[in-house]
Amino acid sequence: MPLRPDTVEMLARARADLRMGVPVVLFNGGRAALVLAAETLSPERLAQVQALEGVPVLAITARRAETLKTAAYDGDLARIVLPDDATLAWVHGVADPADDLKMPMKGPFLAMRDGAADLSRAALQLVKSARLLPAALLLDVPATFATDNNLTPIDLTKTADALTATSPLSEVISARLPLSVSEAGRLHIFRPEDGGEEHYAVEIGQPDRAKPVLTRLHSACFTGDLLGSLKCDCGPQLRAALAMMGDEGHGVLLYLNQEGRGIGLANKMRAYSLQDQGFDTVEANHRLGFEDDERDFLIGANILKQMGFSQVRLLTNNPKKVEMMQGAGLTVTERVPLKVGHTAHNAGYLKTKADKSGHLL
Ligand SMILES: Nc1nc2c(ncn2[C@@H]2O[C@H](COP(=O)(O)OP(=O)(O)OP(=O)(O)O)[C@@H](O)[C@H]2O)c(=O)[nH]1
Ligand SMILES: [Zn+2]
Repeated sequence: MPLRPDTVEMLARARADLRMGVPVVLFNGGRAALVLAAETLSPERLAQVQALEGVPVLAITARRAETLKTAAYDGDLARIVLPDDATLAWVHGVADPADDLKMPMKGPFLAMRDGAADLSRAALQLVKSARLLPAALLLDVPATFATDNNLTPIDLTKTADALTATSPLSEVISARLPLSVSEAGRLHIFRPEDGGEEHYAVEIGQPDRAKPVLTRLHSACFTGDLLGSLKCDCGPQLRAALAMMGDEGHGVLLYLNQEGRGIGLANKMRAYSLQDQGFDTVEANHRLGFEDDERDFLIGANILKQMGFSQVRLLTNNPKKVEMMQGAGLTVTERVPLKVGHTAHNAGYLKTKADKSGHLL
């Protein structure tokens, strides 16, 4: 392997840059665009972009555009022309719904209809995968711009697939971990090749690989799993799943670091803040510019296959998880309901999930 970073490694570098507010440059064919994440944009860098030649655009998802009542001419996204006098507060106001209710009259916005949206689309995928608000400032620049300014260049002709693909994972280590539910516990650590977060598998007992294994795909919920939040049912689900595996003597619990249905804890807290303003869990995600569920469910399936499992009895109330597992080539012999932790605080949340996301109550 050459010493030069490959496309996947360049993407990881670009994510780190964007999280720190450093621009990156996206290329496609003969075009190049300077990209900055709206969330981490500084006033100095905004001023520098405004001093360059050309018209900067702020790319937002169609979900965010819907809330801002602006047309998404590109289908899944809108490219809003940055007004000449735009301030950092203007950029943040478009990207972040926190003060939508206080300032309902944002706009009017001028959305671009002409020109290709591929660079904007890739920029949004990149900032989303960096767990930032899905909004990016773009400006067309000459091809030499990345080299001249020592910025990370991303060539979409080589990386477009890697931007959306599920990264392969490999097991780093596993060790015995006696648990209160079973002394025969073992924790496996899986690391993705794209520099993303590690995921964990808790194996209880020694499940027979030739038989369906009692399985839980648990998405990380810091607030519910660790803090005992009453807003969701995650903590009780986590503990009930482990207890069932302990009772049966075997099972596998995957603890997937996809906090907030894949939007990250900071964005989940933004969603909670919107929920305090009266929006439900799905509406809050949409106002932020995200889909209801941004998780990559293939990660769990890949880990199970690597561990040698092909048949599962899946502990879930979410029919989409069952579909995904089957789509990924695993046989779900049974869906085992997991109804615990219902409180007065999370009744509305659970009802919304049943009404809008198809969960079985
Ligand atoms: N974005 C967002 N994420 C949330 C919210 N409440 C909980 N979560 C996250 O949702 C994930 C849990 O997903 P759920 O939809 O409860 O459950 P599920 O895993 O899809 O389905 P089950 O298998 O039936 O539990 C965790 O990653 C939580 O952090 C919320 O209001 N907004
Ligand atoms: Zn939760």
